[in-house]
Amino acid sequence: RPDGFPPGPRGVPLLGYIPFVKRHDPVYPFKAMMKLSEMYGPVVGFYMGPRQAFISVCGYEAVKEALHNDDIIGRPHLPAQQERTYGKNLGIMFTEGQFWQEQRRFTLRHLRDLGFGKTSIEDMMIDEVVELLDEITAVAAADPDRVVDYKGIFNISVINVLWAIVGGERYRRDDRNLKKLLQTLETIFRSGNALRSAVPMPAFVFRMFPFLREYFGTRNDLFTALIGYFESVIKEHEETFKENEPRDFIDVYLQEIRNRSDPTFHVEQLVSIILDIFAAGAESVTNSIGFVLLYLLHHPDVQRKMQEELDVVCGDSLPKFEHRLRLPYTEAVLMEVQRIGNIAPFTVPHLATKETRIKGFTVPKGSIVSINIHSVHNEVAYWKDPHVFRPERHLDARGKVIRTDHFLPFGAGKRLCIGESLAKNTFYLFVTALVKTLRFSAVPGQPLPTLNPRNGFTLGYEGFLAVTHRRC
Ligand code: HEM
Repeated sequence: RPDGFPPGPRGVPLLGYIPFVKRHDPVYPFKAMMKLSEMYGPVVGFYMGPRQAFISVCGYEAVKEALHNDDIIGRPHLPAQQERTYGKNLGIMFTEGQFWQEQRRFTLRHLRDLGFGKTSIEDMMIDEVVELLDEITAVAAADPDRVVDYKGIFNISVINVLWAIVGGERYRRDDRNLKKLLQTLETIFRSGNALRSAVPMPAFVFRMFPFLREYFGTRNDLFTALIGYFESVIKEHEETFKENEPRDFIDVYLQEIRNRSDPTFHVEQLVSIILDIFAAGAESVTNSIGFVLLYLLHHPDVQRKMQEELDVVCGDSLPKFEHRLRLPYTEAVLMEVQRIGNIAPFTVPHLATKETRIKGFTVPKGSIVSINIHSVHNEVAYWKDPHVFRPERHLDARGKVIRTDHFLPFGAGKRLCIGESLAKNTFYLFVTALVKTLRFSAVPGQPLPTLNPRNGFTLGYEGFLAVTHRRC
């Protein structure tokens, strides 16, 4: 341990402290890390194996400092991650340096031009919402007790919004190929573990002992199907490509490959960017919507208040972007679910590209830095009663929404989520339409469904049943 290294526990040779993390919380690594920070302070350091320093950062002050430190915006060079993308560091999420900066800037600029975070795609999003509402209504009508199973019901609609921009296509709700791919994605996300997957285990070890993939949460073998699918979509785009007439992000990127002699823009990188966007976008928004309905089942008073506000402000119309500023209570519910549901409890692991400091402690060059968003959303000093679901905490005395950097579901700083604006818009339009149009209640005689999240790289909601009535 170098001078000034953060305090922390000691582990065993080879694996360091990772096998013991479970002692602090058998299920959720983000809670285990918070327990360690109660013992050692906001910045905890230990080793994973003989050489790999691991720094866990908890609490608003330390998290904010880490997220805004430009010497900690690298990503660990994990052989298992490279295995996902042609054996190289490609895409956006797991790349760094100038390559990452240029690819991220290009992707963000063009996704925005194509509609990310723009109200111009509102009609397309509302079409998706209407189809979803129709499906839920039909399922409810087909059951004598109007019970609907909410497992896996939102993901095709959410992917359609994303895919309209990236791949220019809309999937049918019964598309079997897509359903299979989404199922694969779900398996990847749930089988993972944000901490163990950061252990720098050489790729050949996974090839020799495939069962270790499960333990270390790196089911990268499952990415093959997704990669194959994206390659075939890109091939179709190449065959129908028209110079200077881009239909979607794939065309924009293909055009850039043709225009440049620069070898950093190539088809494998395009596939990898799509993989990052698809993986990050599908699960996260779908689970956020699911958690809202779960919390509303547990808090019928909140559901009623939201419906009253939506009825007064939107009248007979489905909620639209123009209504948003006049829906502070609804906004507060969305924020409270994101705070307490916390679908991304950690950021993606960061890497220190130079020796640096957090809260005065030395962070050696090459350290993996694990930044705990859950700890910020649950800090008693700021939120007072973080375990209580209370949307009003996001409203001031005049009923206006409080904006605070203690609320950071998308991270902050240079690695801020690139899908933030699209995710917020999709989340808002879907949830408001669902709650305005339908009424959800618990199934009589059955216990309320669990609010405990399903573990994984992100947190997922447990599938649940709800009695569903159409309100309008
Ligand atoms: C509710 C939905 C979402 C949440 C809560 C969320 C949260 C996050 C968080 C916490 C990070 C890590 C930031 C860091 O490492 O410091 C991240 C990164 C990222 N997100 Fe999201 N995200 C959401 C939706 C999306 C969507 C819809 C997309 C699709 C474009 C997306 C694409 C990405 C990408 C590509 C990164 C990596 C950025 C980079 O490394 O430069 N996310 N997200």
